[in-house]
This record gives sequence, structure tokens and C-alpha cells, in this order.
Amino acid sequence: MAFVYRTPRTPIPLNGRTGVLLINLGTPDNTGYWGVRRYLSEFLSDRRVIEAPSVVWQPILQGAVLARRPFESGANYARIWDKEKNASPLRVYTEKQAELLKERLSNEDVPVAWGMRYGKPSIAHAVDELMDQGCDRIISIPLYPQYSATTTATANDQLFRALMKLRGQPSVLTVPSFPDHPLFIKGLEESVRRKLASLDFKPQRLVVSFHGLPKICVEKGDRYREECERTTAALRTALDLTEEQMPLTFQSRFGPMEWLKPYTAEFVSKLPDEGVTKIAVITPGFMADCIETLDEIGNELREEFEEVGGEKFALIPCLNDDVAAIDLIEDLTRKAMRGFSTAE
Ligand SMILES: C=CC1=C(C)c2cc3[nH]c(cc4nc(cc5[nH]c(cc1n2)c(C)c5CCC(=O)O)C(CCC(=O)O)=C4C)c(C)c3C=C
Ligand SMILES: [Fe+2]
Ligand SMILES: [Fe+2]
Repeated sequence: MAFVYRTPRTPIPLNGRTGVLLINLGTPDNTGYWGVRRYLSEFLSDRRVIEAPSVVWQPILQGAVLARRPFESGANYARIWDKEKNASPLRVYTEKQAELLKERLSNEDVPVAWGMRYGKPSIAHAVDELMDQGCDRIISIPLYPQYSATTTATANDQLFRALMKLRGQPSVLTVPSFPDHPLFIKGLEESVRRKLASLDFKPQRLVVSFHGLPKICVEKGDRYREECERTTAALRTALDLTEEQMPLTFQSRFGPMEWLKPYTAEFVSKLPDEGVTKIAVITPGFMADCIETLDEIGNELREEFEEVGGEKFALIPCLNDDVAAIDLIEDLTRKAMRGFSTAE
């Protein structure tokens, strides 16, 4: 392999320069069949996400799965698409988080870039952007509050894949997950209190819904479930709610395997029979609203709940571009910056 050397547009200052890279999952470029197919093909070909051997999985993926799923997913994306910006909410909020973080760091002249694990803008593009601004050290923040090999680790893999090609590599600090960071929990607590104050009903349950994961991943050592439990326990304490009042569930199954339980849709569908007809749902596995929160919970779960007798349903928004989200990301950045210091 030929290693690339590109002269940065801005030379590296004598004492170095730190830049911040925000990483999120990624999203299709448009809601059409080919746009969604390209995105799903890249996503579901990731061996961190589907561990089955390629010779087995690729024919299934490129055949049955990608013949159908882009139509379904495209229609779901179309329901939540930001038409003004012609982008998915995940992309819009991630860009906004990067802009607002940049403002917070403007006195220190710390460049901020953002990249997506799948689709555009790529992580490699974001690294180029930072290096062009003279950065020889990068703080990388995967925007997943709870660690999973299927999200955090693959974001890190992709960053190091980009660096593998470079002759002059920057130093990199990858920020760990932050399941019960006090600013994260405070942001969630405030968002719950704000939403509850705006409702014309008092929810009987605050259902917590995290993205699911095949059970086998946890059995093999992925610490995701444990970190979801840490987030939930800290938020219960902050809101002074019991396990019954604030149950933990997992949404989004894919494929025939068993995933983490209880499944959100099954759990919520049983509530009206138990006399629970008014609920609020919070999704603290996501730093930004996306198809999983706005469509799967905000549209699909709401409809399912109402069909079985649910009367009132509220979705608590993710932290998105709230001050609380930027306070948290700024704190993660500033603490990581200390880790980069080489001063005595
Ligand atoms: C085997 C499949 C999947 C695993 C494992 C998985 C883990 C996982 N994903 C997130 C966060 C997000 N996932 C999103 C969308 C999404 N996820 C899968 C499949 C798996 N995820 C699919 C097929 C899709 C696409 C949508 C669809 O077709 O249903 C998103 C939203 C992206 C957006 O553009 O809005 C996020 C965010 C986590 C946190 C996680 C493991 C812990
Ligand atoms: Fe997912
Ligand atoms: Fe989903």
C-alpha cells in the first residue's frame, strides 16, 4: 500500500493543534430505493454489525434483504425526513451539535468536524478536514452514550482505517461511552420534566426504550446491556421513580435471532390490559432523534399502543441540539484535551 502524504492547507503549529471529531451512525442520502439500498448495504455488510461469515451473509443481504427492505425503510425515512434541509434528522442534529460545539471552543481555536460511520460525510473526509486545519491530534467522540461493539467499536475501527493510509498520522484519543455521566443524566432529567409539564395528562409509566442488540452479542461479552442499565438506574434515581414506574425495554429487532428483552413493542402492547393507558417513552440510547425514535417509537409504537386501547402517548425528544447536549459534549472534549497534554 502506498501511504498518502498531503501537505495540510494550514501548517501544524509548533506546539500542535487539537481538533474534535464527532461520529454518529449515518443515514441514507435520500429516501429513494437506491439511496437507502446503498446505505443499508454498507451498514449491514459491517462485520461488527452482522458477524455471520460473508460467504453466507452476502448472498442473503444482496438478494432477499436488499430487494425489499429499502422500500420499507425508505417509506419510513420519508415520514421523518427534514424536507427543508433535505436530510435525515440524525444528520441535521449531528451537524448542529458540531456547529454549537465549535462555538463553545472558539476561544481556544479548536476545529470541530463530524463524520458518519456509514454514508456521508465519511469519517475519512472529516479527518482530512481537521488535518487541513493543522490538527496533529484528534479527539474522537462516538456519539453513543452506551458502548457496543456494533456502534462504538466500529466507529473507532473506521477512524483507524482512515489513518492506516496516512504517512503523517495524527495522535488520536477516542472518548469512552458515557452511560451515567452527570451532565447526560441531568439533560435527560430536565427533558423529562419539561415534557411532562407540557402534557395534559400524567403518564402512568415512563417507558425507557433502547436500541436492541442480538442477545448473543451480550453473551459474548458486549457490555451494552449493563451500560443501558446504568443509564436507566441513574435516571430513575434523578426522577425518583421505581423500576415499575420506569421500565427498561429494547426496540428494533432485525433478523430471526433472539434480541435483548423485554421487547418494547410487546411490553407496551400489554399495558392497557393492566390498566395502564397513559404512557411517555424516552430513548436515552440516542443523542439525536432519528428514524428509530421518531418513526419506530413516535409513529409505529404510538399506533400499536392506541390499537390495543392505549389513550395517551408522549415521546420525550432526544437531547439533540439542546444546551444540555452541548454542555455534555463540551465536557467530554475538555476532559479529553487534558489527556492530550504533554506539559509537565
Ligand atoms: C443487526 C442489525 C443491527 C444492529 C446490531 C444494530 C445496532 C445498533 N444500532 C444503533 C443505532 C441506530 N440504528 C439505526 C438504524 C438501523 N439499525 C439497523 C440494524 C441494526 N442496528 C437498521 C437496519 C437500521 C436502519 C433503519 C431500518 O432500516 O430499520 C439508527 C438510525 C439511523 C438514521 O438514519 O436515523 C441508529 C441511530 C445502536 C445504538 C445499536 C446497538 C446498540
Ligand atoms: Fe441500529
Ligand atoms: Fe428500528
